[in-house]
Amino acid sequence: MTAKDLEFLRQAVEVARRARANGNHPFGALLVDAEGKVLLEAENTVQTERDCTGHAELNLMRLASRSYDPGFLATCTLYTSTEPCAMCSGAIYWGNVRRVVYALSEARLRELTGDDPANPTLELPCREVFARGQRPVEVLGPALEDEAVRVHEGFWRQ
Ligand SMILES: Nc1nc2[nH]cnc2c(=O)[nH]1
Repeated sequence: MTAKDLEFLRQAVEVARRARANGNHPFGALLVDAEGKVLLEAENTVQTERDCTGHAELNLMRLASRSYDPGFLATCTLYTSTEPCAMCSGAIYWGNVRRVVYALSEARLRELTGDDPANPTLELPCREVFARGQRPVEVLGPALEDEAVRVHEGFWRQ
């Protein structure tokens, strides 16, 4: 993982902070091209849109596939404040993004959310989802977990 990767991860955590401030679950994601230009940002919108699919990464992939060709998306990296769930890993796979960098692991998220009905966290690492696909997706993470965990502090009902 490069210094640039860490910088973009911190930016994804800032987007998660914004999602929380906007009344949503604290998750954020970015799409960055091969030159290191941030192309898109997306917050989680589950609460305000009343949309169970409004995860940050799925919102990002919806925007990404409307804006760019699959061939171009294959050269981009998706940065996310938390490891993508199985649903979002599916969207990343179908959208043809080939590199994913995440901060907080899903396992650590599950410890934080406990049995909060607002987020019945799946226990299915994104690497396991991608491993079933026909094209490779490189995954880096967890990283900066102690920073990424802060955006969840006091949010989930334990
Ligand atoms: N990574 C991630 N995990 C979630 N779990 C619930 N919502 C989200 C989200 O938006 N992103």
